[in-house]
Amino acid sequence: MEAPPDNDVLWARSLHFKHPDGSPGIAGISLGVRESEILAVGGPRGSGKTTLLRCLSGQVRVDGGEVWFNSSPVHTLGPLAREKLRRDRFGWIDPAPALVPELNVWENAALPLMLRGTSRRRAKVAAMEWLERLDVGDKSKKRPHELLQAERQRVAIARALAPGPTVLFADEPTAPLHRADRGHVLRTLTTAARSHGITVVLATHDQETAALADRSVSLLDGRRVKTVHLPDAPDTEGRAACSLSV
Ligand SMILES: Nc1ncnc2c1ncn2[C@@H]1O[C@H](COP(=O)(O)OP(=O)(O)OP(=O)(O)O)[C@@H](O)[C@H]1O
Repeated sequence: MEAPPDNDVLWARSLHFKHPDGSPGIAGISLGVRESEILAVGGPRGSGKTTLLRCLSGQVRVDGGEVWFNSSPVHTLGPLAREKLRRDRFGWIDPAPALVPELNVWENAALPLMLRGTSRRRAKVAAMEWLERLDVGDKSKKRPHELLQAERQRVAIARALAPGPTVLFADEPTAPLHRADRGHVLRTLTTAARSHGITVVLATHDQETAALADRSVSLLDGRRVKTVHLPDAPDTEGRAACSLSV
């Protein structure tokens, strides 16, 4: 096995994954993510962005290839070791906020910290700090059903940031937000990641969102592609783009 480069916190080589029903997932993707980098994973719907994030974060075991988190071979870890890695080092944001309905807002945001063994009092302080940054601090005692969907998503983002993950996987994190909210939440997320040295892998099909990242990779049909923008031609309208497999 080849060791990952020293400056990559996350490194994948020739990843292959098929869904349990046999549907193609990803085929032969290699990439490296540097420490504290924000990497956007772009591509149209169904191109494999979520599947790639699930493979990189150890949510599923790849069928072929290697995934390394620092010196840990994620691709060979058993389910319990992968679960511990996800709990202690990774954060995850889904496109739709999945909160625990029986817990209030601050308890939801503090939950990953408490699962790591942090005291309830300290977990609450950390959770409240992030809830306030995301403008939902005043909702801390409410239950999820009393919030708007956009507010619930802010709580889910606070929950992912509060434990200070080494790598944050964000799958279309602003999907449920209105355009006006999107910029603020994304800037809070990227500013927080930069100031805390959190590496972010951000799946998005939105060019404006990808523009906030340090670097982008694009997927098409489960493979990495290079998107080449063609200059406007006098007899065509707007810009054209084509993709090349890399
Ligand atoms: N659990 C599953 N079982 C079978 N096929 C799946 C499953 N999840 C995803 N797929 C298929 O795998 C391919 C990649 O899906 P994936 O969700 O990774 O793409 P995506 O780029 O994240 O799309 P979107 O932008 O819509 O979230 C698609 O063809 C999808 O239909």
